[in-house]
Amino acid sequence: MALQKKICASSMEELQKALSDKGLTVSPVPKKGRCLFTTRDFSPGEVIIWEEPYVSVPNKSSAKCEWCFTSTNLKRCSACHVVYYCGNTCQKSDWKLHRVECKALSKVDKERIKSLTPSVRLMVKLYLRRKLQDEKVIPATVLDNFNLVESLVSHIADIDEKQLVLYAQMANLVNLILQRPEMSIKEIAEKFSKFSCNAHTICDAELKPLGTGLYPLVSIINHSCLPNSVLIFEGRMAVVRAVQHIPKGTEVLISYIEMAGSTATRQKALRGQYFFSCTCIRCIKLGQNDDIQESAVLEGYRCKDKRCSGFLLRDSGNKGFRCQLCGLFRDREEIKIVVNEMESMSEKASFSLSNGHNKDASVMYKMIEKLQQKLYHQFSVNLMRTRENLLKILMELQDWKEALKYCRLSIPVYKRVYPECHPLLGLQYYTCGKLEWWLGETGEAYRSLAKAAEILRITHGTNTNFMKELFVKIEEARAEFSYRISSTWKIEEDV
Ligand SMILES: C[S@@+](CC[C@H](N)C(=O)[O-])C[C@H]1O[C@@H](n2cnc3c(N)ncnc32)[C@H](O)[C@@H]1O
Repeated sequence: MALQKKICASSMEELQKALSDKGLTVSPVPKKGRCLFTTRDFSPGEVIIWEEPYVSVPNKSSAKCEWCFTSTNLKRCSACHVVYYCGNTCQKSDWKLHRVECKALSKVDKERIKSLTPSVRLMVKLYLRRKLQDEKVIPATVLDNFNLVESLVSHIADIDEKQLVLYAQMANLVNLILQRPEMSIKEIAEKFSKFSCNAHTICDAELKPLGTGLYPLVSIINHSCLPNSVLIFEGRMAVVRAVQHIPKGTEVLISYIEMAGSTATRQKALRGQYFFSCTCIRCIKLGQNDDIQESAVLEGYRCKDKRCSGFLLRDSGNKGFRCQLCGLFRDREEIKIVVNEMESMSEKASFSLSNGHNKDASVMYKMIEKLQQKLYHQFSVNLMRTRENLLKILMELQDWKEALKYCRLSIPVYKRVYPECHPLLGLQYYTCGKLEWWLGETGEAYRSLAKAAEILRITHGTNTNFMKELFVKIEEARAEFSYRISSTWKIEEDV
C-alpha cells in the first residue's frame, strides 16, 4: 500500500511536470475532487489539451474502423469477425492490442459475440492494454498509463443495487472473455462505474456519435453549464479548445450534458450520471424568478391566447395553469387531451421511422408539431426536438425546401438554449447554409455559412478537413453571390 502511494505520488509529480509544459496544473478542490487549472492565458479557439484514448471502441450502429472510426473501405478481421479496419495503417496501429483481443474473442461462442456491448469490449481492451503495458509490449508514458485510469472517480458507493447487479453480470462476461477467473468481479464492476462517469462519446465533426473512449487526462476536467471550453474529436483524438478568453489561474470546464433544458432538468441529469449538484453560475439561479420563468418557457405550457407570449404557472387550485402575463386560465383536462393525442401520434411516428417509412413519419411529425404549437411556447425544447426530427427526416427524403424551413425555425431556439459559441449552433447554421446553397439562395447561403464558420473555427479549429471544406464552400458561395449581383446590375444597366 505504501509502495503504491509512493508510485502514485511520483507519477503525480511527473504528470504535473508534463501538464505545466502545456500551461496547466491539477489541483483538488473540496466537493469537486481534482480540477484542471490554467497556468497561463488561453485565447478563444486555442487548444488547451489533446489526448489519444487509453482505449476506445466503435458503437454498434454500423461497421466502423476500430482505429480511426471511418465507415469506408472496411475489411473485417478474418479471425475474430468482430473488428473492422479501413486499411493496413489502422490495422498496424492497433495490432499489438488487437492481436491479444482477437485471440480472446475467437474463443467466445458466436451468439455471445453478437450480443457483446461496446462497454464490455471497452473493458476487455482496458485490461489487455494494462497487461501489455505491464509487460512493456506497449510502452507506458507519463500521459499514457494505467495509473491515470486508476485515479479516475468511480462513485461506486453511490450506485444503486440494480445497476450494481448489471455491472456484476457484465464483469462476469469480461472475466469469461479474458479467461482470468482470479480477477475480482467487484474490481471490474467498479471500473464499469468509472466508465459511466468518465468515458466520452466519440463524435464526428457534425457531432454524430461514433463510439466511446476513455481519456484519463480529459476526464480530469469538471463540468459547468456555462463552460469556458469545448471537447471535440478529430478521428479518435479528443481535443479541448477554449471557447472564450481564459485567464491564467482559471479552472478549465466543459459541459458533460445536453445543455438545452431547464436548470432542474440539467441538475437531474448531472446527479443521475455524475452524482453531484452543479453550482455553476446558471445553476445557482435555481428557484429564482428568472429561472422559474425560463423553465416555464423551455419546458412548460403556453398561454391559451395565441397573441400572448406569457408563460404559465400552476394555479393554486391545481385544476390548471394561469398565464403570468395576461392572467388567462388554462384547464388541465384540455391540456391532457392534447398531450394524449401527441403521445399516440409520437408512437406511430417512431414506428414508421424505425420501419423506414420516412414519408409517413414526416407527415406524423408535422401533425405533432402542430399540436405542440397549441401547447408549447415557441422556445420549447419539446417543439425543438420535433423540428430536429423533421429536419433529419426531410434531409433523408431530400426535401431541401421543407428541411430548410425547419432548420431556420430551430435557430432562434438554439440561440436561446445554447451558449453563444456552441458547436450545435454553429452546425445548425452550417446545415442552413448547405440547404440554401442547394436551393440556389446563394446570398443567404454565404451569410449562414459565414456565421457557422465564426463559431466552428473556435470550437473545431481551422485545420480539419471538415473546416477546410467549409471554407471552400464559403468562398464558392461568396463568389457566386457576387457574380449574381454583378450580372443583375449589368442586366439593369442594359435595360
Ligand atoms: C470526469 S470526473 C472529473 C474529475 C474529477 N473531479 C476527479 O477528481 O477525477 C467527473 C466527476 O467530477 C465531479 N465533478 C465534475 N464537475 C463537477 C462540478 N461542477 N461540481 C462538483 N463536482 C464535479 C463529480 O464527482 C463527477 O462525477
